[in-house]
Amino acid sequence: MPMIEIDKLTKRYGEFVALAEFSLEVGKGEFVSLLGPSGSGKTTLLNLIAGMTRPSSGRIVIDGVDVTDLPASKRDLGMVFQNYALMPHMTVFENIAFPLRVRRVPNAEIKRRVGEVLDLIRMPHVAERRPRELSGGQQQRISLARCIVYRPSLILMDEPLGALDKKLREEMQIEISRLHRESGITMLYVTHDQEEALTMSDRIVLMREGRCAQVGTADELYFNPVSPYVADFIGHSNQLTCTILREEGGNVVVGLAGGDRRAVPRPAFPVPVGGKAILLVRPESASLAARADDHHSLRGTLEASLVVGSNIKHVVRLDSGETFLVQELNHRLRARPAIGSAVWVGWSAEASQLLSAS
Ligand SMILES: Nc1ncnc2c1ncn2[C@@H]1O[C@H](COP(=O)(O)OP(=O)(O)OP(=O)(O)O)[C@@H](O)[C@H]1O
Repeated sequence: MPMIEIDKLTKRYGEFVALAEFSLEVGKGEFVSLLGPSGSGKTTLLNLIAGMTRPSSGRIVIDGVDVTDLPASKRDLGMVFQNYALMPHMTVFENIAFPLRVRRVPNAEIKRRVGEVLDLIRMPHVAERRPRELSGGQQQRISLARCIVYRPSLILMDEPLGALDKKLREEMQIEISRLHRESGITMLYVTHDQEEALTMSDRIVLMREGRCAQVGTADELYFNPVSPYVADFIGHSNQLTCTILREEGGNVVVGLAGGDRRAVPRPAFPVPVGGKAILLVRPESASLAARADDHHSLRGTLEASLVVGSNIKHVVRLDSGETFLVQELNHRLRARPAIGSAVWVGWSAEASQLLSAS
């Protein structure tokens, strides 16, 4: 049985549809991220699951129980927000103990369980401190501990690391992943940071305007995006408009602006001859040459070569006017074409992919 079943959930604010017939299943113990740009409906979905807002239509089932009409307090789940929401006048111990006191857990057991979670977050020495005596990262660990302590079946997190600087964020990402693994609690995590979603999640739900653009593992979203939107959102991508010319074995041959022809693995969607599609090539799958050859046949002008340590990123303006990125390893001895010179880009058929233009 899944931990969360969301069935055709819709939320309207007047005429505006913040979430549109959204369906999703989350398995027990899974870590799922909701990723998407600002306004795509991530927080709306989280608040609906938490019971803080009511849906316009649709159904939410948590651990086999239809909670659509249950108030937030009757749903067995924990929430972690960006602003920690710790109680400033209480010690760390009392903050973590609070959900247990509300549930009338006996004192001796409270002491034991708070001690356990302080060990779990590796902060056994801060029990008597007040939240203001802790750093942002430490406070966020305490709010996580306060959730874990009453062992909810599900924890919802809304940009919990949004207020922390980059280094601390990365440490906390590892920390949250560890807590997820060790506690086995199902976690649903809202972020607009793709790196965060890609590194932490079992699966990612990429949202767009209140709908699901794609759901899958980090690899599925990166290597098999279903649309130009997904390809563009996850990592860098070159997207060239092309025309379907013919089928050839397992490939289709497409024509690019400027007359170049390329073979691409046949996609799952229909590709009528003469129709338009988008050819996707990731920058690290492409290479650059100073002369045309069998492999490098698409011509352009080198606009910039940006060295980032072990990597080099070439920005090429194709003769068609489109920009094309090539990312290669930065070899110590290899001569680089001069900026402003003519260059040719290429890639192997298997490294490219067709996306539906519509
Ligand atoms: N109470 C409300 N009344 C009217 N519109 C709302 C309300 N709450 C949210 N919205 C709208 O619904 C849309 C989705 O908002 P939501 O907060 O879910 O997006 P989000 O993906 O979480 O964005 P962010 O990353 O900025 O938090 C937005 O366009 C927002 O303006």
